[in-house]
Amino acid sequence: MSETVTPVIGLIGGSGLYDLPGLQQREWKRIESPWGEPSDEILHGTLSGVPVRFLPRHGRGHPTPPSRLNYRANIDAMKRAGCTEIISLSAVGSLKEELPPGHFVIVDQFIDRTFAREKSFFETGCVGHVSVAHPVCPRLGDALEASARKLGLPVTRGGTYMVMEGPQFSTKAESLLYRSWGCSVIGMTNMPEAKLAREAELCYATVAMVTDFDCWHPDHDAVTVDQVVKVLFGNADLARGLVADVVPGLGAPRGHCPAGCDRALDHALITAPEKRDPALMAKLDAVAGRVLRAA
Ligand SMILES: CSC[C@H]1O[C@H](OP(=O)(O)O)[C@H](O)[C@@H]1O
Ligand SMILES: Nc1ncnc2[nH]cnc12
Repeated sequence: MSETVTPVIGLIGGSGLYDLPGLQQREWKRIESPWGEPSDEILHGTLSGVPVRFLPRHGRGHPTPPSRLNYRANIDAMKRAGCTEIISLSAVGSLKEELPPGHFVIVDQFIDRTFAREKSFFETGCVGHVSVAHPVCPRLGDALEASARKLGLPVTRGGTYMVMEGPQFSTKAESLLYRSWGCSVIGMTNMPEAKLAREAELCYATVAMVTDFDCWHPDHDAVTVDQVVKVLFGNADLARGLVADVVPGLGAPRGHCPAGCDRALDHALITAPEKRDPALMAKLDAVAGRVLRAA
């Protein structure tokens, strides 16, 4: 029998995006997660009647750097807050001449070069392997592209987001290497976030907002936070406009995700039921309860 999903739109705001003032019926709520502390409380509200949940990725006031974010707690808390999909709004550096500061890229791939983060909800006691061959939900990508084009934003559909550990920006040799790999943009946060969203069966997409040309560019010797922040605040206002346009269409009741994001765990778990760790099973209730309860 096909189920009807009533969407709750999750938004993760990156650098420069710490609030969504346009939200109605606003309430910041602390969501407890067995995976630890999320970056902040989650702002609950509605946009054109559609339920929205907003999490500032680095916390309000930006206290937490990319390597110290508790990505598992953030995704788990968003799922506990009811989210069915997540749109990440992220500041990035550009690795291509044709993607200048101010440009929006609806990326469709990632290269994960992070190494100091917890990357999976599955551990000893419940082993799971999901596919992230296509880490971005094409349905969300379509909706974001349509809104961006309607609003006249400079936008490119598709591209690879290189995820580095940071917090330092790249060396010039690294920047040139990532360009030689064909990457479009570079940032520090969207992995493992996208992988964890897939494990949690949440549709995920990213609006990567270019703030700088990274250090490969002949006119752009080094990246600085000042420079990034200057572009970022302009981008953030445009991103809020994009959100206001895209949310009403995404809020309509729908069937299952045609790409299967919300069924990612159907064939992912390999640990025999009698070998599963009850404590880990309990932690996985929000993320994987759908399949664990069925087992
Ligand atoms: C302030 S520039 C570097 C910082 O901005 C990006 O974060 P986010 O994706 O949360 O907007 C980048 O990945 C770095 O963490
Ligand atoms: N050049 C850059 N490298 C990594 N993360 C970024 N975020 C914004 N600009 C960036």
